[in-house]
Amino acid sequence: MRLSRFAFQSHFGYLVSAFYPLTGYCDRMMLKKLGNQYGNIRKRLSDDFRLSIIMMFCIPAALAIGGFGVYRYLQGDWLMTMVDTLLVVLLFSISGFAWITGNTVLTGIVLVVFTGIGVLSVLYLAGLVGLFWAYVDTIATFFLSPPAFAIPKVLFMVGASVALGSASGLGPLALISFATTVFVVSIFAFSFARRSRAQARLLEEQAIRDPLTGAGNRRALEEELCIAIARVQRRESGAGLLMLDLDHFKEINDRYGHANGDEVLKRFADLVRTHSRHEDRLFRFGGEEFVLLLNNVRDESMILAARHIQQTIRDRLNTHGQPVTCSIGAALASPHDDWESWLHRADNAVYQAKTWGRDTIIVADHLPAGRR
Ligand SMILES: Nc1nc2c(ncn2[C@@H]2O[C@H](COP(=O)(O)OP(=O)(O)OP(=O)(O)O)[C@@H](O)[C@H]2O)c(=O)[nH]1
Repeated sequence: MRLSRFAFQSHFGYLVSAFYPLTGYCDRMMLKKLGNQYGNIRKRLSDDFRLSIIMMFCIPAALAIGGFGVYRYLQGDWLMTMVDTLLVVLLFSISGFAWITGNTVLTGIVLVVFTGIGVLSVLYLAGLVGLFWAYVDTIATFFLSPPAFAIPKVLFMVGASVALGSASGLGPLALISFATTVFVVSIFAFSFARRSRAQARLLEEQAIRDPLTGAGNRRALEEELCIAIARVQRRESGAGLLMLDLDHFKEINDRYGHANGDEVLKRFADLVRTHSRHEDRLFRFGGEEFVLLLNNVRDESMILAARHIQQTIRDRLNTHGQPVTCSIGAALASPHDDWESWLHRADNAVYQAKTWGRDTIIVADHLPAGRR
């Protein structure tokens, strides 16, 4: 049967319109997936200062050197084409290694060793154009490696570049100018890198700490709970939670003032930290509620830890001579838990401790609320 053009067009139209909602759905799904991936990449780069510097260095440098490689290839300069290609492959491999392993300190050092070798190779093979890359190498060295490594490396590079430059016929004045300008760039890069690193560390710290008590904040709590529950589910180790809630804290605020209340919170956090094990982690859940995450514990050791903390607070925390106490809800993680149900069980237990008259420890059932 011969299909007329009109009939074909309308059949095709039906076909497209029949599949259109599906293609629209796929597009939306794909866009959502791509959006999530982009969000994850951005988050990782903004969380990890050194990784972002490695990526910001490697990818533009690989593209720039790749451009030179194409130019050398068109010129028929095989040796320099090979050097450029090797550098591009190295830069992509190193950035991939940093991304996958997260070991940015080692990657940074390896990277600046290779950029140094690259600069000296270009200087040796292509002559004085290599000197321009020495500035890029100097800045990268201070940003990507620790000062104890960066300072001797830059000194070595200046010495080697001056020797190669003089062998290529550069006069003493030009060599002294080169060494001086690298020195000025080094001081700038060193102080700027140090400042940026300190600020990045401070921001990372602020993002996960409660400023008043120094305990981890809720974001840090969620992350640590996810890690702990994953270990419990793999049956690698047990983990327990103590939800600690100061008793009648509002009265302390009302009677002695908010600043005094703040002091009590700080002192409480210090006491819990100093009377728990090194591997335990304290978080401020909100207001006068804290969470102590106990790694590698069983039922008995979790209860012992809870008793020890409760006794310590009872004996050593007071305000204006008046003792301060806390109620504790304890929950041992079960392989059936997720972090939310585990936290929820500890929260329910502390609520029961309050209704039982406070200054009490209640241990939650082992099963998550939905499975009882
Ligand atoms: N000083 C100070 N007070 C805070 C802070 N965050 C929350 N609070 C106060 O903590 C008090 C908590 O009060 P409630 O939830 O009634 O708890 P409570 O008085 O301890 O009573 P129970 O928990 O039932 O024993 C409120 O008055 C909050 O204003 C803080 O950072 N500093």
